[in-house]
Amino acid sequence: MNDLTAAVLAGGRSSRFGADKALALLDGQTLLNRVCASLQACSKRLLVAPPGRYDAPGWHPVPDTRPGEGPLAGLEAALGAAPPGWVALAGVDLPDLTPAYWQALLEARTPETLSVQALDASGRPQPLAALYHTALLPRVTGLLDSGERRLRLAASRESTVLVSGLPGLRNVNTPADLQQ
Ligand SMILES: Nc1nc2c(ncn2[C@@H]2O[C@H](COP(=O)(O)OP(=O)(O)OP(=O)(O)O)[C@@H](O)[C@H]2O)c(=O)[nH]1
Ligand SMILES: [Mg+2]
Repeated sequence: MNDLTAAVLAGGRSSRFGADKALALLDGQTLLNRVCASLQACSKRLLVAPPGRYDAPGWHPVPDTRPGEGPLAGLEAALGAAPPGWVALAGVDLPDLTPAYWQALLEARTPETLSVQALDASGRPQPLAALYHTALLPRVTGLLDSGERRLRLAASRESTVLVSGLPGLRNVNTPADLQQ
């Protein structure tokens, strides 16, 4: 994962969780630490979050370009702060991700690819645990400027490779999601 930039998004409101879910514990580790651990081998590591909210040694703090505007805006900040190339984008609320998960996405790239996403158990792409190329930045900025906020539109279908059968996509939105 040498040529990969990691970007963890942790600027959400956790309104369904009821407390800051980045700091919630699972098996004695915060959700933030768990997702960061899955990407620790990346050469550059970015934490997109409100300045000063978290202490994450080894992770470079990146402020949101459009604070509070959601994950697509978080991706814009990440792509803008990354060197040209591939970015692994991860929500802080995906505590079961592993280095093997990211390796499988990296291996699925083709020369035309601008995004690699895994299909979850219900067959839907998971855009918050996915690879994006920095060449997508103008498209993402254009979408945001036009009022679009859906992260799944960040890359076109034609430029996206989908990978099925990967474990690790539990998404923690409520306290009950932690008990599964
Ligand atoms: N940097 C950044 N991250 C965000 C932003 N909005 C959401 N996120 C992150 O995106 C991921 C998915 O967020 P959600 O679970 O959909 O939203 P949330 O706001 O954290 O939680 P809810 O209030 O319950 O919807 C989480 O890791 C959030 O921290 C944002 O505006 N900026
Ligand atoms: Mg979520």
